[in-house]
Amino acid sequence: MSATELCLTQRCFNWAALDANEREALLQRPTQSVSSELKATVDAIIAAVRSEGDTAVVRYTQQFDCADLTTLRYPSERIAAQLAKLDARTKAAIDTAYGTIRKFHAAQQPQNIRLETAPGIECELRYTPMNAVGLYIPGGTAVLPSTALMLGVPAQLAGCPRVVLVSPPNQQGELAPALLYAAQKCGITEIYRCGGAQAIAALAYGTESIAKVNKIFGPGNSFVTAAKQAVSQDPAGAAIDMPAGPSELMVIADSGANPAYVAADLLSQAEHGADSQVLLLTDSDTQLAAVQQQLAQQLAQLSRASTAAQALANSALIQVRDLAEAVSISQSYAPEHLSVQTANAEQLAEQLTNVGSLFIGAFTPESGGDYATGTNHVLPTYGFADTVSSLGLLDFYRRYTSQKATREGLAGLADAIVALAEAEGLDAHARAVTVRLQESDS
Ligand SMILES: NC(=O)c1ccc[n+]([C@@H]2O[C@H](COP(=O)([O-])OP(=O)(O)OC[C@H]3O[C@@H](n4cnc5c(N)ncnc54)[C@H](O)[C@@H]3O)[C@@H](O)[C@H]2O)c1
Ligand SMILES: N[C@H](CO)Cc1c[nH]c[nH+]1
Ligand SMILES: [Zn+2]
Repeated sequence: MSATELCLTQRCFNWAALDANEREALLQRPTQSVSSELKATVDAIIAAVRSEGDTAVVRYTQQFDCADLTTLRYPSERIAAQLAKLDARTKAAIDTAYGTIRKFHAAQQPQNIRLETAPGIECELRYTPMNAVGLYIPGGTAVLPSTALMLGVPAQLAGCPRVVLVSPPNQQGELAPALLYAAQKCGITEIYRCGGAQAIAALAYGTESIAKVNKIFGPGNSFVTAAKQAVSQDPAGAAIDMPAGPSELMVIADSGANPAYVAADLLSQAEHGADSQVLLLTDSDTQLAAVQQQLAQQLAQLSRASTAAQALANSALIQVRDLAEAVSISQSYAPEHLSVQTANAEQLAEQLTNVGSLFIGAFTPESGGDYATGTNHVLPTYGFADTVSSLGLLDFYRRYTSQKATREGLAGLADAIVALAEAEGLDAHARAVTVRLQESDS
């Protein structure tokens, strides 16, 4: 065992003993190292969907999801048959989550602004719902009905005229009853059975059966995220919400934190996928050792232990000098989720701004926000949390401006407009003002 790496199996490190390169390597997201290979795969899928349409989507659904489909659109009678299978407990849970998510997002309703900026000059800022939105609900390794609520509720509150849901089917070509119930609560009826980069390409460019959308929302694995980024860079493609890729959790814990809670939180995000990343920052060596022990103990009991174990290989337990150092590491890493389990959690949280979502104190597990606290679980990953916002109601709107001037209003601003136009050498801009004032003088 080296001085810097205390334990290879669970990757325990002492930050002070690492040099700058080692620190950078330690905090690198797992998918970043295969990005060119991934991009080539995704580009090929997008090109095939663009040229072959439904045929390519059906073929990839066969290849990746092992489902043989004759139609991509999920027929309403099969939706009804699946809904009939849903148990009362799951239904009640979805009802509860729908309520809290709706409450938190309804409070984000934007207000149009109209005001006079100068006498006779009226300016407006207006919000209009996105016209056609595509909601991607992951379904590769786990079906996520909660994501249907996270995307469907704001789309419903914004009043988007067309809301399309896509998700990879199971091998029988079906979608899960809970996912369909969540969609029904959000008023979504246009549902297609496809996932991965092929679903993103179909939404962005359209196929025979899936009409093109304007904006694509939702998380997914690295194939989905890379496809979203590719179509968003193409003017013929579609806008996207954000790069919401493999789950990440950072926990900052001091010596007083409960190691069983900390380990449970880390495993909750590790179990999402082999490419998830979870990190502990602690100023206490005894806490680090206790979390390490809890991880081994709890991991063995998980149904997705092998997935979580693979994610732990991309993860690390890091001993820091003090909590100030933990704050600085977290600010530069910009985690999707940040859990603060320290004596002064609320105070520390004030300094922790580069995050997708914060979980403050011992009784706020990250999984609470995944399902039912009301915040949105679609969050920026890969370190984008320092510039990209967490998903919210505003993402389902476009905003635009308008202005109206009276003759007097224009006359009042004429000198400023004409002088600026002249300063920029744009005569026609100046003339568009003077012609009006001259004409109405005569
Ligand atoms: N950031 C967030 O807000 C957020 C929220 C929820 C979930 N997530 C993440 O979403 C992800 C969901 O991933 P998932 O895999 O379970 O479901 P998914 O639906 O994102 O991906 C499944 C699809 O991936 C494609 N795929 C799989 N292997 C492929 C290959 N070798 N080549 C090409 N395409 C391939 C297939 O088309 C398959 O249908 C997880 O990583 C989870 O952590 C993130
Ligand atoms: N933790 C995920 C976001 O990274 C969201 C989720 C859905 N279901 C469970 N968890
Ligand atoms: Zn989760």
